[in-house]
Amino acid sequence: MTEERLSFQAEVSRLLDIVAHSLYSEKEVFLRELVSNASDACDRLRYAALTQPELSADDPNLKVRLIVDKEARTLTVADNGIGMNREDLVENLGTIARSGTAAFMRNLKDSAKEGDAKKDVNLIGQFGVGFYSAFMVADRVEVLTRKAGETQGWRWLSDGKGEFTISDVADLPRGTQITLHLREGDDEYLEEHRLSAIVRKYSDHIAIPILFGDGEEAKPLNSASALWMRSKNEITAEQYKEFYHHVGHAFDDPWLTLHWRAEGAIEYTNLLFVPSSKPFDLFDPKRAHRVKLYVKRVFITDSAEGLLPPYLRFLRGVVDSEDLPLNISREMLQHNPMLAKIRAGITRRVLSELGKKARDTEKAEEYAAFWENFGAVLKEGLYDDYEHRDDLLKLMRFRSTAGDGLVSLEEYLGRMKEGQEAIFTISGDDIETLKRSPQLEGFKAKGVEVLLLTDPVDEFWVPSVGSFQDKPFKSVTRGGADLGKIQGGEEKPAEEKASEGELTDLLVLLKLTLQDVVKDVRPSERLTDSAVCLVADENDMDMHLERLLKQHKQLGMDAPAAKRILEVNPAHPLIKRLAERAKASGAATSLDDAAWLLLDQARIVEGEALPDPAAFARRLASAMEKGLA
Ligand SMILES: Nc1ncnc2c1ncn2[C@@H]1O[C@H](COP(=O)(O)OP(=O)(O)OP(=O)(O)O)[C@@H](O)[C@H]1O
Repeated sequence: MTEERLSFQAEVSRLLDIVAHSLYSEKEVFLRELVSNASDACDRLRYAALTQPELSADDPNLKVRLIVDKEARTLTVADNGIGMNREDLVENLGTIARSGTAAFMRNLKDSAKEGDAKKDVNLIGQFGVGFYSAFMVADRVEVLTRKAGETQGWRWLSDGKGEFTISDVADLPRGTQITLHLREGDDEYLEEHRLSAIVRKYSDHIAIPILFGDGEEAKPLNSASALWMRSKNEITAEQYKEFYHHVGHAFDDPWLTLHWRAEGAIEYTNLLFVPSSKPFDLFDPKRAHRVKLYVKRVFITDSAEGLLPPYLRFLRGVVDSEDLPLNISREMLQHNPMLAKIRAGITRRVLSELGKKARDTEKAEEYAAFWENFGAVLKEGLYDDYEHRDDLLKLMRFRSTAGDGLVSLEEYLGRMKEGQEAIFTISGDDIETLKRSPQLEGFKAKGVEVLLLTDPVDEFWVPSVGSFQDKPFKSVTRGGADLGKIQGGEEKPAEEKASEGELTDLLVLLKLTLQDVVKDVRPSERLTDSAVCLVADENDMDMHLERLLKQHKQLGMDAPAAKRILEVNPAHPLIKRLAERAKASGAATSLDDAAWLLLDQARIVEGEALPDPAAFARRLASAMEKGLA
């Protein structure tokens, strides 16, 4: 027997450190993790055996066994599943298998420096520590394992302090046996009644038998039938929750549990969950879902492309089909017309259930929590899935200038002012900055509500959808404001504004000075307090979208920006004074600095970087100096 000593990946060492100092208040969850892995290993073997029956032929009854040795003070969790070879062992039990957890551990290291560690330690619960949770109750863990179809067995051993050893072992049965040498004070995990209670609490839904003991004497601890095949009234909320944790690798409560059976031309059973917190990889560019596909109780894959539309990728759970062929390869699945039918059925049902939640005004807060988590993902459906666009539009919620809560599009329409013909929007990176946008001033003065859009995806669905109930979406930072036609609010008395005639000279001068950088200079309808703002021309790209594309390198950083329109507020004292000055002879030179300062001001408020900050500072200093003179 040759023994090799290896080090854990740095993130694992750190994780083990946290685990050993008891991450969870309830240490018993270690058993849930090990049983869950054992059952996954059996699922994987069952799938592999569909095409290679010899893999499980010698020992076909898949099961998990809990074996205690009171004298040695050990607890063993054994399965006859797929097993691991040397490579698997190093990869799976030496590194962090799940990329989300690994990334989280790396972040954890950084923020620990900032003294934020405590909060993060609580957070890690969301990501799960899986196998490593064994070290909460054990000071030494031994894994004996042999992979199905291979003859060589392996022993993995570690005290969880930075290193592990791997050696080859002859004559191991197929599958994995994990033996925990229990820590002082953790003897309760040697007691049958205690283990039985933990299994019933967390693992009753596991579809294969979990047995206490060995051989003839072994006693079943769980019901060992697929939870999703049981009838709803036999399943408690607690059982649903535990199943969700198992199947979704999740640690939160499900926000919504949907369990139904589709009958008719095709038959399938679904047990799907909407999480109550955001999964780590929600915005991964692959947009992959994680719902597990079973065929007649046999696990096939958790990455069946086409089983769900990408905008429902936050769902967790299982779909079990009665009609798909058992020997279907994962690759063939994608093109199977049955899968498209299942997807259509699931989409319809999920959207209809979400619709019910959205309409339940008494539970608006509950829906708002869902919306905060997954709204941005659902919005992708507005341009991905034309067929369900109307249903999706009813699920939409927005922040708006009308208050702190969320509004639906229907509510917005109900609050439109007389003469208002569009649904006004403004987009940017965060709500607070948006609320202070000068472009909103005129709308606020007239009491016209504006939707505040902060999800990058908003830039794509809004133009694609175009309108809601015949009212077009219109950005307040673009084109004419149309405010003149809208009734309401308090108009500023006419004499306060400089007339167009009075402004003419100023506008001409500003245009002349800024002609290379702005498209036009014109009096504004939308400003009441600020002196100036920038807007996009009717057919140009929205200013926020342009910034966003540059940030995401979809548009070269040096790509020429579309020229904007500078709007000036005819009622602002500064503009009125400048208008007077513009009439004087030689004004062109004296107003040159003012023109650039006005433009830079508008850029700053817009959140844009100034192309020449030094020139701005010089002009500002000079203007202040003159003011003080
Ligand atoms: N009993 C087992 N049989 C075969 N492989 C196993 C077994 N236990 C663990 N593994 C392998 O080790 C990997 C890591 O397990 P671990 O529990 O740390 O993470 P996970 O199961 O992927 O995620 P989770 O955090 O949800 O448990 C598993 O993905 C699996 O490949």
